[in-house]
Amino acid sequence: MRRVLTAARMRAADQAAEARFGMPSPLLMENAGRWLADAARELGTTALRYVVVCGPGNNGGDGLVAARFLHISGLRVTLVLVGDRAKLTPESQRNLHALEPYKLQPQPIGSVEARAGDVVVDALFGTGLTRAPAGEFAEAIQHMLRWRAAGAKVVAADIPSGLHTDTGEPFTPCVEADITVTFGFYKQGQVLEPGATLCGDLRCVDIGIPPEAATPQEGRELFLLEEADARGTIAPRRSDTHKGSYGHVLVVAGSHGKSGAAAMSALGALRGGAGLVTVATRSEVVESVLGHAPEVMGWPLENRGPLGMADLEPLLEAAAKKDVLVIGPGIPRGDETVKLLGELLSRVDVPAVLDADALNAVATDLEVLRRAKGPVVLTPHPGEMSRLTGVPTKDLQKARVEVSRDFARTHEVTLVLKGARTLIAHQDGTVYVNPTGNPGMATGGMGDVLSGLLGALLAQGLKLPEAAWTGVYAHGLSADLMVARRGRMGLIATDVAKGMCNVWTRWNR
Ligand SMILES: NC(=O)C1=CN([C@@H]2O[C@H](COP(=O)(O)OP(=O)(O)OC[C@H]3O[C@@H](n4cnc5c(N)ncnc54)[C@H](O)[C@@H]3O)[C@@H](O)[C@H]2O)[C@@H](O)CC1
Ligand SMILES: [K+]
Repeated sequence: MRRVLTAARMRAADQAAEARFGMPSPLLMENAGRWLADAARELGTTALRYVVVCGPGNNGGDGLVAARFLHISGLRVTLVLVGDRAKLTPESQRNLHALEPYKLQPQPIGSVEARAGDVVVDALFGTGLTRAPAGEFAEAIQHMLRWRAAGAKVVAADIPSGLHTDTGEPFTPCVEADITVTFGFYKQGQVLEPGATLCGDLRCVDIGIPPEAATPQEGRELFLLEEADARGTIAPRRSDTHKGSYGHVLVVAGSHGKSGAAAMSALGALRGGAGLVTVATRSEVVESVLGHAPEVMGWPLENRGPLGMADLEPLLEAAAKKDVLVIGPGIPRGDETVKLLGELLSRVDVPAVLDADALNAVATDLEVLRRAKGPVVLTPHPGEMSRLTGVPTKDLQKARVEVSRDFARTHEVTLVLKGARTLIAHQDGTVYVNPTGNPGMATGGMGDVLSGLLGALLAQGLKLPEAAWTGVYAHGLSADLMVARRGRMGLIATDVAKGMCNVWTRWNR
């Protein structure tokens, strides 16, 4: 798990590195520039040209150091300096001066051309960018975009110039990088989309800032998940276990025309390793749900129409001796559904995963969440999240971290906000970013499988938020492994359920 910082916290960490750990800024810059040169070298071969584009701040200073290392190792370097030379930071001045013995003079960008095979080092702006680049800065970015379109490779110093360090939203224009070498810590804008895509291959390198230099911020931390985190929460199975050891999931899902949603959620639970899975659903669809997976047991709900208070007793009966409830995929929703959910959750003390129409029901009365006896996980996609919060989807997508964190804290739940770079926000304010998954998953049923999978992990005794981020990571990894063999376009949700076996094999579980 890697800590992810905002620009302000990164600045504070830089300062602490000097003040508390004796690592002055020029030394950090020297290390940064050296890593940058290494990454640039990796992209090119000795026959080619390296164009290093430096801006007015310390990001430009990193570029100047990289230019020196590239030149010293015998490579052809063209240096570009954008902005007023007199306004360079003292560290950058020093590094510009250090290039004089090599006669490495800055060239006007208009006289430079980078082609296929060349490598461009983008050191125009880093974490200090505060507004849209304009004038000569915008022009320099346009040049870099053109060079990349012509086949040159781009290595960004710290962050692609033009990308907002905190939001992950690009200003216009913004550099698109093949590799981004970031210094000390990951930054928020690099791990959220569209920033993550603009960064290309993102690498965080150690420039001598110790982890302790970033002071913890209780209730506001952001972490990037890594595979070892997810793998580590699931213990290998002991040989003296039986189906009772792995929990019983009750899936409340499905309706006429949507029996598949219940089946996919149940499949997610089965492939997620649950010992037993029961689906409670309207009588008329029980058999068709079971037809998809003979391993599943059915619990017919005899009433008709939308789920309402008349279903309370049958559901309480169904929930007895179950370890977790998964509620929502394809349920028939009506006016009373929210009341039913409120009653059910207030009387059952096991964890509950709420998805799909259970979320739309709860959105009409969020007090239901506070009444829940057991821990609750919500798994909205942005449209459902918009209904839960009243925040328009477009605005929500620009503040995913903040909106999910606020919701999880306020309603004391674990919130999984789906979409590229799914977020898992826990009620203590910690947010986790999931790096797995791919656009092949943009197809119906993926969420149903996820809800079942989360249920299975909770049934096996994982706690929150671990169960949530483990499930989200594994779900995306299953899709990534499938897509590596079969491509994106044809991926369907049941593939991801089946593909869970590839994840468990990979993790030796
Ligand atoms: N101790 C440190 O602070 C270290 C900083 N490092 C590098 O320094 C970077 C941060 O340096 P800075 O804070 O100097 O910031 P930047 O180098 O990102 O650039 C900001 C500079 O550009 C100006 N600026 C901001 N937006 C602009 C716009 N739209 N148009 C024109 N000018 C604009 C600012 O006024 C400032 O002078 C990091 O990203 C990293 O690359 C590394 O050298 C490691 C050590
Ligand atoms: K940059």
